[in-house]
Amino acid sequence: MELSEKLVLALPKGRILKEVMPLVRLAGIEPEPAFDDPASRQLQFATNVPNLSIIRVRAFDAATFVAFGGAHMGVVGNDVLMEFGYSDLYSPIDLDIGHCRLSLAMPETAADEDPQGWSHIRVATKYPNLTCRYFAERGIQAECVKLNGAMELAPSLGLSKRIVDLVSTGGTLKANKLKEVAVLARITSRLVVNRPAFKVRPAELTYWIDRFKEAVSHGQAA
Ligand SMILES: Nc1ncnc2c1ncn2[C@@H]1O[C@H](COP(=O)(O)OP(=O)(O)OP(=O)(O)O)[C@@H](O)[C@H]1O
Ligand SMILES: O=P(O)(O)OC[C@H]1O[C@H](OP(=O)(O)OP(=O)(O)O)[C@H](O)[C@@H]1O
Repeated sequence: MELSEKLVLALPKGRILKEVMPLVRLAGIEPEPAFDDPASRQLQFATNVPNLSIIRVRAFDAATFVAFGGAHMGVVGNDVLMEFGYSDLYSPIDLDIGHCRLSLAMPETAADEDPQGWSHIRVATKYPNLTCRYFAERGIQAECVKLNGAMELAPSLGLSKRIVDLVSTGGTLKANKLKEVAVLARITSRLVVNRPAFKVRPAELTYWIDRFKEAVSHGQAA
């Protein structure tokens, strides 16, 4: 694998970005002004650290960039880590941000069904691997239909009675008359590092892991 000279940090551009930037700044990394300019179409940003740049990508792609060596470090929810199961990702730090849970939900009217009676079910989700694995471990054969968003529509439109999706306030489920019936996993975001890069550049990457560790404990103490 080819690794560029400059270290690349992959950040997810969605809802996590707001939560992660205070940690990035506490770690001593300040992106160039274009990073905060909503009109900018730039995707890679220089920082105050001469050999470190930031890329801003979709949440699932942050994991993929780091796993395949396109970026050396990144910030990824453990929902994404569990879904992909990339062996080349080392995830040394829980950043204590992006708190939510990955849950199974059903229409309020069907939520008292006994799971013992389920043998073959269909589930709509952004996490088909994780979901199929969860049900297989419980002896249930699940047909997992991949959606990229708005899973909550699937039950009312007859696509599938069950969904597996992220829940934090529960507001989205409630607004769509769905009820959480099981929690598959507790989710937070983690700092991830490309394993081969860590072998080749241990001192630099350990330095940044330590800076993020300090930033998290500073954030928790504040
Ligand atoms: N409701 C939530 N509360 C807290 N954290 C969440 C919530 N939803 C998602 N997350 C975390 O944020 C990450 C990114 O969220 P999400 O997949 O919804 O991205 P997005 O902003 O919609 O971008 P995309 O365009 O990739 O779909 C998730 O992987 C998860 O770890
Ligand atoms: O329990 P709540 O606080 O209502 O949060 C849950 C919602 O948040 C996430 O979606 P997001 O807002 O990221 O939009 P998306 O469907 O485009 O991913 C998730 O997919 C749920 O729809």
